[in-house]
Amino acid sequence: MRAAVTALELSHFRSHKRARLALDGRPVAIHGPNGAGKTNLIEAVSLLSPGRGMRRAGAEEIARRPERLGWKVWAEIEAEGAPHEIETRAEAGQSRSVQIDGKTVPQVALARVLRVLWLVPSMDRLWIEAAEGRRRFLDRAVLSFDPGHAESVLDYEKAMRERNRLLKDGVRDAHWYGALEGRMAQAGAAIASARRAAIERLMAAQDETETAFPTADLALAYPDDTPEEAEALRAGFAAMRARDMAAGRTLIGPHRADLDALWRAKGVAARDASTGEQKALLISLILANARALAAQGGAPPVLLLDEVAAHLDTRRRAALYDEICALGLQAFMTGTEPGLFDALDDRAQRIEVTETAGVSQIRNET
Ligand SMILES: Nc1ncnc2c1ncn2[C@@H]1O[C@H](COP(=O)(O)OP(=O)(O)OP(=O)(O)O)[C@@H](O)[C@H]1O
Repeated sequence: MRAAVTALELSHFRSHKRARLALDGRPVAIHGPNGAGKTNLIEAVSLLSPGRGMRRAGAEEIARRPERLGWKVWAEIEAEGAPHEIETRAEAGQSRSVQIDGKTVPQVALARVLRVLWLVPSMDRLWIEAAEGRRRFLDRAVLSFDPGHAESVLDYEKAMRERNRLLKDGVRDAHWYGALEGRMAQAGAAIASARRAAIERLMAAQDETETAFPTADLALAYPDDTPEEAEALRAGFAAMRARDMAAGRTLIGPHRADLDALWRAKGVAARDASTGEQKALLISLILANARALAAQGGAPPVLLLDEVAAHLDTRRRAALYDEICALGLQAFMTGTEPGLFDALDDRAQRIEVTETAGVSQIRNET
């Protein structure tokens, strides 16, 4: 099975006024000077999945300055043998809309067509900073296994926001809480069980032969006491009302879960590993994710690796490229120097991005 973006078109997307790329499914090595528009290009690919993309940007931020007109990303993709067209756009002042094969659909529908995983420089401190980033990282892995996860997360968050408003307003009438807690319990139990299942699959997909990345060695820790039975979770929310009201927010549930990793051979938690090692841990998890999907015969994810190559030593870089090629992944990789991708030879498609007067220019080199 294969999953790849075969054509990509951007209009008024950040520094790209109009750009079109023809892609052949090989990894894509994107090089060019600082500020040329390389990250902007792969951010467009990240918007072929539900949510705000790899920069978590609002639609108005993406609109090309100075015009600030609407923007559009159009892509032709091949997923599990079938071609699809995805178009996502935002008119000026509006939120983004999505069409798949000409039909307007909710954003969450994207997860059923294409799986996209990314590593970006802002994730360098993922293991150290707040749990929210780690939950988001885990949820992307879950989404790749279980596209229904996006709906559960949206349902849960929406009901929780309403419950939190009641708590803040000091509403005591049990009647108002019942229905919201029921919805949170249904969605929350589904989230908890999908996350646990995904962690098991990631652990099972660790590669014993891999040496450059510590996958065989990685123990994922998932501190979360959310019950997987909706009824038990509903009872938990009801029992917590008084304490939650004092805090002004919901104190239990899957929105409080965390993810950590222990590098067993070294005996260190991810947050205590070196910067490069922390990056290697994230790469390991993404590769394990791709392997797990391949193991069940599913389409692998498209990877977006922003400025990853420059941070790896030569041995790890070569190992990453070998693994990407062995798994048949379409990985979009950026770096300032074309030499960073030399070890890929003709196994990758090369793209140069430059900038003239604030407008990005793209050159498809092969
Ligand atoms: N909405 C926008 N309209 C126009 N230009 C934008 C917009 N948002 C960002 N830019 C410009 O895009 C450029 C950054 O592009 P990008 O982040 O893709 O660079 P890059 O090639 O990845 O560079 P680096 O190697 O430094 O990471 C900046 O010059 C920035 O001002």
